[in-house]
Order: sequence, then C-alpha cells, then structure tokens
Amino acid sequence: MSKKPVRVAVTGAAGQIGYALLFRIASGEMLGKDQPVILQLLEVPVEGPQKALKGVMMELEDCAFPLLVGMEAHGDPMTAFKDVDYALLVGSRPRGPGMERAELLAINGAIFTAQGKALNAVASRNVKVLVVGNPANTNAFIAMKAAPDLKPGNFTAMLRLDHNRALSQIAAKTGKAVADIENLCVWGNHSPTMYADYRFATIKGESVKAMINDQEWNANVFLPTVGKRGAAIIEARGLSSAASAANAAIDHMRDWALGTNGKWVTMGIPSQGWYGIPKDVMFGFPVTCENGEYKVVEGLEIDAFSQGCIDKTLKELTDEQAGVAHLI
Ligand SMILES: NC(=O)c1ccc[n+]([C@@H]2O[C@H](COP(=O)([O-])OP(=O)(O)OC[C@H]3O[C@@H](n4cnc5c(N)ncnc54)[C@H](O)[C@@H]3O)[C@@H](O)[C@H]2O)c1
Ligand SMILES: O=C(O)C[C@H](O)C(=O)O
Repeated sequence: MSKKPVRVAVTGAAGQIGYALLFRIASGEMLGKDQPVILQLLEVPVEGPQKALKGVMMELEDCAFPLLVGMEAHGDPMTAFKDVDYALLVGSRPRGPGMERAELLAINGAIFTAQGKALNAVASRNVKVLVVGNPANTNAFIAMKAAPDLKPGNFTAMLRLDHNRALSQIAAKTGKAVADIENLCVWGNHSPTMYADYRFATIKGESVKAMINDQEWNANVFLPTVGKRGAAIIEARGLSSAASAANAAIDHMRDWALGTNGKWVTMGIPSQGWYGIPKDVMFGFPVTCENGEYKVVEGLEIDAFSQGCIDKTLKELTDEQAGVAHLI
C-alpha cells in the first residue's frame, strides 16, 4: 500500500537554494523513494518573486515526478505552513562579498519571528523544522522562541554544510574516501567560529587524528578553510553557496527522518545542557538519528584546545542571542 503523502514547506522557494532543493525533494531524495510529498512553497508576496515561483512550479510539473502529488504557491506563512510535517526555512537575504553573517541578523531576524508564530499556529504538532537562512542558528532560536506550543527540539539549524565541508577536507588530506570517514562532528555556530572536530574520527577503524598527526594543520589550515568556506565561495562565484547548501539540507532532513544507522552527523539543536552549553542555545552537536528522533552523542572528552574553540563559538552565539532579545 502506498504511503500517505506528507506536507513539506519550503520558504524562499524561488531563490537559488530553492532551485537546487525542490527537484530533489520532489524526486524522493529527502524522504525516501516511497514517500509521496505535497510541496507548500512560500515566497514574499511581491510580483517578481511570485512570478519566478510560478516558473519553478511549471518546471516541477514538467518533471512529472511520481512522488509529487500536490504543490501550492503562497505569499503568507499562515497558509504556507498549514498542517506541514516538514518546514525548510530558506527564505532570507544571503550575504554578499565582504559581509559577515552577523550583519544579516538585523535584516533577517524579524522574518523568523513571523514564521515561528505561523508554525506555532498552523503546522503539524510534530513538524520538523530546519533553518537554513542566515545566521541560521540564531534565526532557528528566534523561530523556536516564537513557537511556544511546539516542541523546542523540533527546531534545528543547518550545520551539515560545515560537516560535509570538513569531511571533504579530511578525505583530501588523508587520501581516503569520504564514505569511510566516521565519527566526525562540528560544534557550535554556522560561522567561521564553528569547531570541526576530528579527534574521534576514524577511517576503517583507524584514528584520523593519528593519521594526520599535525595540530598546526588542524589549527591553521583545516579550521580556517572549513570556517571561511562560505566566504571563499561568495568571493569566487559572486553568490553564496546554493547547490551544496541544498545538498546539506537534504542530508540533514533525510537523516533526521530516516535515521543514520548509528553514524554520527552534525545538527544545530537547542541545547539541553549537553557539554556545558546553556539550555536552548542553538548549537551544533554530534548526533545519531533513529525513528525520527536525534540523540546527542554524549560523554566525549573535551581537551583544552577543543574547550577553547567551543567557548569561542558559544560566546558568539550568546552575543547573537543577546542582540535579538527584542525579537523574543
Ligand atoms: N546554513 C547554511 O549552511 C547556508 C548555506 C548557504 C546559504 N544560506 C543562507 O540561505 C539563505 C538563502 O540563500 P539563497 O542563496 O537561496 O538566497 P536568494 O536570495 O537566492 O533566495 C532567497 C529567496 O528568499 C525569498 N525570501 C526573502 N524573504 C522571505 C520571506 N520572508 N518569506 C519567504 N521568502 C522570502 C526571496 O524573495 C528569495 O527568492 C541566505 O540567508 C543564505 O545566507 C545558509
Ligand atoms: O557563508 C555564507 O554566507 C553562505 C553560507 O552560510 C555558507 O556557509 O556557504
């Protein structure tokens, strides 16, 4: 018997990430090749973006995806989020060359108050929310606080792009396959302060840290490369990352919904006090997923270097949180 369709909201659906994301959701790459989906697409209620959204929907139609059983265009989150099971909050301004992500807070923060309220009012009570729009952690925090009737743990921020970037850098450094790298994680904020941590990582059972054995490379090459990759792409493309961001969003939602088979991934989630991170701070943690739930990998040893990195990214996040207190 075929599965009941699920409702998936995507905001910023006519933007560049939206264009790289929607076709993959509709083809079953996010929720499985047996899961029918209804897309509820939100764009700003302005002629240009709404017209562009119609064009994207025409293309979706022209793909004749068997799993795409419904599709709607919206200009209001109160209708776009009605009964949604999954919400990918992408819509917001990207940064341009020379901008820092924190500069986006003033521009984008308010969007997430309105969208959190709308999710609170009309979404499924089990909605799984992924915030992609930057600054992603703090926007997810704002949305979570605006939705007091939903479970805080169902609001997440995207750290998966940092995780995937770290995987690729380690594969290149060691000359091994990405697929063989286990137990990598990224702590903290989706920003240059994030701490990509390969101390526990293994490749076919062997320690990656021992294989690399180069703390100078870790501190001065690896961490800055992963942390500043977004800016490097903006510099090179003149536009912020889109296909890789959409890919990370698919990975994040797929793993949350369908499980990781014990494999560690990174998700930005509201802390429940794990590793000394204050409650509710939207922080990147190592998790495994099973039966639609994530579980933090607990009990990892935090050495002095790692603690310094975690403290730095935490400070940035608590400063960002303080900066949006008026929106909470
Ligand atoms: N977390 C990550 O890893 C990550 C990675 C890449 C990009 N991003 C962020 O994702 C966001 C989108 O990037 P993009 O390249 O797709 O930008 P884009 O400008 O191409 O598209 C954004 C779209 O969002 C729409 N939009 C703006 N406000 C909206 C609202 N209130 N409701 C609905 N739609 C709205 C715009 O009309 C536009 O079509 C940016 O904030 C960017 O910085 C995050
Ligand atoms: O860096 C940006 O502004 C875009 C995105 O967050 C990225 O990491 O590529």
